[in-house]
Amino acid sequence: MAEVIIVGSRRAAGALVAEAIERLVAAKADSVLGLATGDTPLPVYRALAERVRAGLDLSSLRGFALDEYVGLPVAHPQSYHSVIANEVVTPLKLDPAAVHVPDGRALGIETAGERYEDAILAAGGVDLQLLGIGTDGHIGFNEPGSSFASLTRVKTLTRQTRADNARFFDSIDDVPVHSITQGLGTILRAKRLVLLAFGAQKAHAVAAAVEGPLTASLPASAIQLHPRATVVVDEEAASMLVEQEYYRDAFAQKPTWGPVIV
Ligand SMILES: N[C@@H]1[C@@H](O)[C@H](O)[C@@H](COP(=O)(O)O)O[C@@H]1O
Repeated sequence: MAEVIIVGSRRAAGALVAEAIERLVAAKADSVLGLATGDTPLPVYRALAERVRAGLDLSSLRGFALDEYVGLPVAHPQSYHSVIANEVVTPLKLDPAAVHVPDGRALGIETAGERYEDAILAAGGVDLQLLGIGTDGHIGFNEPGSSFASLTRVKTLTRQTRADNARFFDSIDDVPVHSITQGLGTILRAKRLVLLAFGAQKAHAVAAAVEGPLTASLPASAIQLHPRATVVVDEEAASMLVEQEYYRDAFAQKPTWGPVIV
């Protein structure tokens, strides 16, 4: 079972996870961070950016994004290339050449997944993978039905995901139909997983991912297979978890000889 930490605010979640990343970098400066997009990881990136402004050096940190839209020009403001550049690479002062995003250009798309897998392996794998969760239980863009063994490949987005992401575009019709995403098998190879979720609209997906049966119908349930997975949620996102009391007790009584998270 994943470790579940219920926090009072997004800011507190950001600080907690930024602390874990700082510790990772202190142990290994060129650690590989798995990067998620969407609103959810922003408090982590903001907390890290504050630390960088205060002198933390992340210039050797390497990164791999989870996913990208297919067919969106790289320079489009909502391409994950742009989002990762603006939200992560620039504020954290990372080396742009060391931060990778799957290639969603139509030309060569049939080999893009394999190339991305090779690049992750060549980098020695992901040390800590940040994850958000879709309202339908997707992680990355692994929509319901995705194989637990899947690797980076093209996935068709569900109507629900396109509706959820329409807020970033002029209309739902402008949301691409396809994505290229790390698979559940790729994500499970990361050494640590940290899944964040905030707000009542995520409560069902979080409860199903953490306490529901392992099922490809709820892709995030795959995290139950990972030996070092931590779920950081606010009260609203935690509201449908049955074992909340246990998670609070476990965190309050966490042995002092271990790290705060992961
Ligand atoms: N592909 C991304 C996911 O990586 C993200 O975790 C999820 C939730 O998004 P948000 O954090 O904005 O709620 O949906 C997006 O479509």
